[in-house]
Amino acid sequence: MATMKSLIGLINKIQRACTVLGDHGGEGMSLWEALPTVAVVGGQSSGKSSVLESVVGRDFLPRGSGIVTRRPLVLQLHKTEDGTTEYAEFLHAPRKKFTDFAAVRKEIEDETDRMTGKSKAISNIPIQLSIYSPNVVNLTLIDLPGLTKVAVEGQPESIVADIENMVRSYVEKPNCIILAISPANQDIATSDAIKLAKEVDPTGERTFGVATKLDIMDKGTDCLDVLEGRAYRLQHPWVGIVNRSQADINKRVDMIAARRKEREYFETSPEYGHLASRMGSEYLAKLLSQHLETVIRQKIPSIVALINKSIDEINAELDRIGRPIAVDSGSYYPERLAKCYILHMPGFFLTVWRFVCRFLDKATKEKIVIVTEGEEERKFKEEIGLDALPEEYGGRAKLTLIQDVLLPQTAPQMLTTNNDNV
Ligand SMILES: Nc1nc2c(ncn2[C@@H]2O[C@H](COP(=O)(O)OP(=O)(O)OP(=O)(O)O)[C@@H](O)[C@H]2O)c(=O)[nH]1
Repeated sequence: MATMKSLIGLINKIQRACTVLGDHGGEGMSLWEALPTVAVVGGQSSGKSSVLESVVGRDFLPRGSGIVTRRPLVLQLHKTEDGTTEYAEFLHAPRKKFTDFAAVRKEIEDETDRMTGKSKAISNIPIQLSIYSPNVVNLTLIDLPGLTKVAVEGQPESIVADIENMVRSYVEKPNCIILAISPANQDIATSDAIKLAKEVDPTGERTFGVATKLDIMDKGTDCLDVLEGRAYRLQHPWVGIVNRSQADINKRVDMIAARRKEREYFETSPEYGHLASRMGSEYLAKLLSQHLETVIRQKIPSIVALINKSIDEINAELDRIGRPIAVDSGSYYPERLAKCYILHMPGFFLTVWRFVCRFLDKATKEKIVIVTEGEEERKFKEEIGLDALPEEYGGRAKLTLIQDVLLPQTAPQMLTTNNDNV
């Protein structure tokens, strides 16, 4: 389990590095596209935000009428030890910890507007949000704008096609797991999510069907044909969900109460009681996390091959144009306390390090790392915290403290060099 946890953590790190480097898919073969992801797809008001919030167990997504999600939101969930405080962190504001989830919502709105202006336009540049909590499973989900049929006031006519194209650009990638949200109180045959999923994944091997709003289906009807896989057969089982209704949201029913209500709904339901253990948002979160781990494990060799290819290309380019001189150690006065470590890296970790690291030198198995005390040191340790990689990928990275050192005030917060160069 610890191994699996670190695999999802590893992919999260590479994904963050891609965003920083401006790789979010598009032309050509990119690393971003090689990473397995779960994209949440559905028509407007199908219950996408509700499902995501339920999986996280927190209210944090912008709500409102019209198209609210206007940039992809890459949501990385990290499970922490029981009893630790929940917090959120955005990649665009890395040093700020949000413990107030209303402020997270506000930041998503502001960051969306920063890219799109106050217009209701959309942008395909993702916002990256990490949530650290004891109440989540390790999982990465991408929330996409809701598929819509008509433009609203202030939006260009092209918005309908623009959204579909953006969503399609995610779900058509063979590495994308599609979480297709369909409201059960409408005919699932006409569900936008299922229509699109069938187009890009006709065999259904990448699609997880989710039926929301089971509680407000017309009297005398039920969703058993879908949930038992007779109506729309996918390779993975359908999951039924009961989210908070608008009235619940208005009454500020919290997530814990909503999850409990959902569990009770299935356990006591005459129609769905026999499926209770395979229904609900908590089950969905676990199912997705397990599936994502399995897919990541299968994809690791091809991801490593792609990283190596990119590094070779970048190194060839650097050899052509010349490498920057990183530090002129003679010109500074020593002022900050730093730690000097030897980092020993196994093969697989080495490859990832070379990609994520800010210094694209020729990495060897051992590096000297000097890192300033405090936040930078914490981040660095977190970055190399892949201490449970499977043996076949080289096992643990080891870090040995050599001594305390003083670093010049103006020097970078972290310096690395290959051990054999020292
Ligand atoms: N009763 C009930 N209401 C639900 C359920 N799921 C969602 N709703 C309600 O349906 C409305 C739309 O839900 P959202 O989660 O905002 O849907 P969305 O797909 O994110 O909507 P957009 O972002 O506008 O596209 C809200 O008022 C929810 O309270 C459900 O399972 N049962």
